[in-house]
Amino acid sequence: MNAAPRPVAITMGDPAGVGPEIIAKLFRRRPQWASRCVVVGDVEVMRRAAHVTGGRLPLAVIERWADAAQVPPGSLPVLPVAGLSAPVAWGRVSPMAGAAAIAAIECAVQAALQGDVAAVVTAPVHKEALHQAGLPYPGHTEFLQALAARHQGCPVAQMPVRMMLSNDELRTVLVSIHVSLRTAIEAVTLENVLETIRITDRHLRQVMGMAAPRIAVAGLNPHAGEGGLFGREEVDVIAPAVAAARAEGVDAHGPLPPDTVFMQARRGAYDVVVAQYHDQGLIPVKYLGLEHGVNTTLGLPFLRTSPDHGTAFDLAGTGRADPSSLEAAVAAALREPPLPRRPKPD
Ligand SMILES: NC(=O)C1=CN([C@@H]2O[C@H](COP(=O)(O)OP(=O)(O)OC[C@H]3O[C@@H](n4cnc5c(N)ncnc54)[C@H](O)[C@@H]3O)[C@@H](O)[C@H]2O)C=CC1
Ligand SMILES: NCC(=O)COP(=O)(O)O
Repeated sequence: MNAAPRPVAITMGDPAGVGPEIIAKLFRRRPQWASRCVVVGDVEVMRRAAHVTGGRLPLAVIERWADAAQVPPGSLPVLPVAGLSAPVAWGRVSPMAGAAAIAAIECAVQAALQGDVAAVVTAPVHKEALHQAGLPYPGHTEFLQALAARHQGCPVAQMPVRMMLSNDELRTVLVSIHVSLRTAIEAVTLENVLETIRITDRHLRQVMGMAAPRIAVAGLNPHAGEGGLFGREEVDVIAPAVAAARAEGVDAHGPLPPDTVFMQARRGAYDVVVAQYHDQGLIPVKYLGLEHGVNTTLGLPFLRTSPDHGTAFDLAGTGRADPSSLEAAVAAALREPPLPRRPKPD
């Protein structure tokens, strides 16, 4: 008899944000995913989320990952972790909420590293809450990198990771992530840009099955520096990184003007854009619709995806948050074909 496939772990996110309720809405929309995915988190948080999203959604509390396959369709499967000692207010930064979110992430990542789950999907966390709870990492990406490096017994520098944001029109991978713009500019080094191109190429080939991904590399400065008139990073750093990548057989192009490279990629000229800093890459993808984007961490020893949005404290507890980005993230983790677009809600 064939063993059931390993489930995908979905962390509940910050209990004060929209994470738990978009998870509840996801399982209403996708009742059959109840035996393929398991929510890791606080049972009462998930019960509250089921309640605010309306209608019947019974919780199926399981103790072992292997029990996931027996969860009936139409329920909300939860593997409990140490959670909240009291309910938290919706939409407020709280160290207790941050600590509960951290516990869920740690549990899911350990399961992935031990091979108990096939992938991890993370619901949004509030970065100030993580900080108030004492986490020394700004977001999931850096935290997951640290957990994975510790598991493999290597320094984090030997496990470089990058953030990719994608939808059905664009993909972008960032040279730096959660740092100030000043620090991000300093991070535009030959080593970092080249490593980003390499990680991107490897992911698109090995995970996404592309034979020869076409990688556009954005410049840092207006018009990619205009031949050095508006800054020298393109001449001194980015062009040599692209040349080094090409010498390794990577189909890298650039540096290209950042204001038009995304338009070119969207028209099909490139498979992915390497962006020099967080907002350069994330604005074009999010602008195409928050509900379609998926955040993927490249370079980890397991697959991790996430919706592209945050905790949306302004919507938390209303039941109005859209679960579509989470749905796309879970579909990617289940390695299902990309989802067709849904009509925009009124
Ligand atoms: N993967 C993660 O854990 C992420 C966490 N964050 C964190 O979330 C916190 C809040 O970040 P913000 O910049 O306010 O961005 P946000 O994405 O939480 O909210 C931005 C805007 O988008 C709307 N929005 C977000 N998700 C939505 C949904 N599912 N349906 C409908 N509307 C939605 C919000 O109502 C708000 O108007 C921050 O601490 C940030 O660092 C941000 C992005 C990703
Ligand atoms: N802007 C993306 C974001 O903040 C998500 O970060 P992470 O928690 O996935 O590292």
